[in-house]
Amino acid sequence: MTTDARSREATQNESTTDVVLGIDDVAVHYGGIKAVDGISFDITRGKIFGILGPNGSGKSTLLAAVTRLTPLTRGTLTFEGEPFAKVSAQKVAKLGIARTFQTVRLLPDLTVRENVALGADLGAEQGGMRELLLGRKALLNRSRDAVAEALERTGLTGLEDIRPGELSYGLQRRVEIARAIAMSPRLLLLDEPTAGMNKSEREDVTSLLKKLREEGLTQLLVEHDVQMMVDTCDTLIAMNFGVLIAQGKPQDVVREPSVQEAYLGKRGAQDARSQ
Ligand SMILES: Nc1ncnc2c1ncn2[C@@H]1O[C@H](COP(=O)(O)OP(=O)(O)OP(=O)(O)O)[C@@H](O)[C@H]1O
Repeated sequence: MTTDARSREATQNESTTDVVLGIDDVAVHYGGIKAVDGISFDITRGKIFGILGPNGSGKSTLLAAVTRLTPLTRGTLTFEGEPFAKVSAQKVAKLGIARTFQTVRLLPDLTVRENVALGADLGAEQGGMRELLLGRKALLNRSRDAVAEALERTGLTGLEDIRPGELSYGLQRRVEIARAIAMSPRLLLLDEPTAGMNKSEREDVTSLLKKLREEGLTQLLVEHDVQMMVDTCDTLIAMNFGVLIAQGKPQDVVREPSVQEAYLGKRGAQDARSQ
């Protein structure tokens, strides 16, 4: 059976369950570059779904397709059963999809509370930036409850009045997760949330994502850290050159020879074998 057929069989077995995000034969080509070329999978409610792959394998392009920043060359996207490939990037948040980025994108002159409030406001309606320019007070009044809840869920209570520059890198990334959560999403996309972190910060993020899963939040996680993916994800896919090369339980996927060859290299292969 081909990898694609296996992945379809795996996702069909989940078809009677609650699928939050459905991706079917999605391709994104940039001229002759097939950044993503025929990816299909479903993400079930309340699970953490991971995408692993070497640099340039198409992970970020796939996230950009889901957040509608990149047009599809072909394929379909469904959110809770509704097609959304034609929805604009500005309206994706309204659907219930939030994301964090590879690099910290906090506004340095705003406090933690105000940064998180931007997410709460975007979740309530579009135009958060405009509101911000019109006046911080109105912004804060509208989104106070969502902000307090997001800060509490991410363990940031007590740091509300601090500016991002005074926080450790790990806490700054946590604020970004809080900002996304303040949008009350039903799907959270996390693009390399542990990039640049030390071991204990990475473990903190793993614990946070698991806690959010316990609270029912469905997550799509893109990461390079193999151990973190094994520790965190319910299902893992591996990509290479824009195509899916393996899908299944994380510990099985990282042991697949094609994945070891494409991504893990000699050292990673030894690590995976020793698990
Ligand atoms: N806007 C673009 N125009 C042309 N080619 C692009 C564009 N964006 C990405 N690519 C190419 O598409 C391929 C996939 O890139 P992508 O950034 O999605 O990979 P990735 O797996 O996210 O990599 P990384 O782990 O380094 O972030 C690469 O060959 C990249 O050079």
